[in-house]
Amino acid sequence: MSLEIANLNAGYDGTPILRDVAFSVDDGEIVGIVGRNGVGKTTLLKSIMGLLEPETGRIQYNGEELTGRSPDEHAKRSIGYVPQGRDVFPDLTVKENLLVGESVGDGDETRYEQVYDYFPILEERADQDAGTMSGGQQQMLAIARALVGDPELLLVDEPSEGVQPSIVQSITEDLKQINDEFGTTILFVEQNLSVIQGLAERCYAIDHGTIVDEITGDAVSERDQLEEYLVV
Ligand SMILES: Nc1ncnc2c1ncn2[C@@H]1O[C@H](COP(=O)(O)OP(=O)(O)OP(=O)(O)O)[C@@H](O)[C@H]1O
Repeated sequence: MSLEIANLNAGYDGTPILRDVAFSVDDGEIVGIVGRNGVGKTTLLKSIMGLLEPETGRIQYNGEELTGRSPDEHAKRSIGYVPQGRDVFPDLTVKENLLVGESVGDGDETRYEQVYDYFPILEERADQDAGTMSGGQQQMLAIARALVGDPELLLVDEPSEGVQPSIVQSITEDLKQINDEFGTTILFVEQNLSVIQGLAERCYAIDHGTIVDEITGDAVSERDQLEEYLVV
């Protein structure tokens, strides 16, 4: 797996949001995109997933150009997406939500057992409507829905949002373990310091639609350095 982004400019109705974004992610890495509200983190993930067409730029995945391809085509290339606010189908059951995820992947039944191992609550609540579950459980479902498609790259948009702190910690650990066990490369966006420090091997800081810093190694565990890009 390799992801290389160069000269990416994207926005909405002619209003530029992302400006000349360039970075890369290597196989098996966990990389965080960190930054305050409204700096363009979601816009970046949507552009990578094909949900928003960039104005200019290259998004190369395993050497192949992704720009201009639909989200479905991304999914067929083993890119999983966990959207901001989870976006599970509230009127479908947990199991039905997972079936939607499976339909974009290669449909391997053993994936269910694996995701239920990670998130036993989803097996217990397989027949419950997703909309009746807590924010944290819905977040687990959104991650599980992406996982049944057997992604080699997982894009995760603010896993901590609307999730109570004790569950945030467990979701952070789950994502780390998924990377460890399956070798899934993870690119996530966050502004929650404990998620960033618990998960990221390195980070890119984004401000006003531009990557302004790369934080690597021990610096990821230094609160001050990260807070500079998170706290107003
Ligand atoms: N569909 C849209 N149409 C027009 N403008 C939008 C749209 N979505 C987002 N924006 C604007 O683009 C900018 C970047 O938003 P984006 O959601 O990418 O930021 P973010 O860093 O993910 O923030 P947050 O953490 O609040 O989700 C913001 O000014 C936002 O108002």
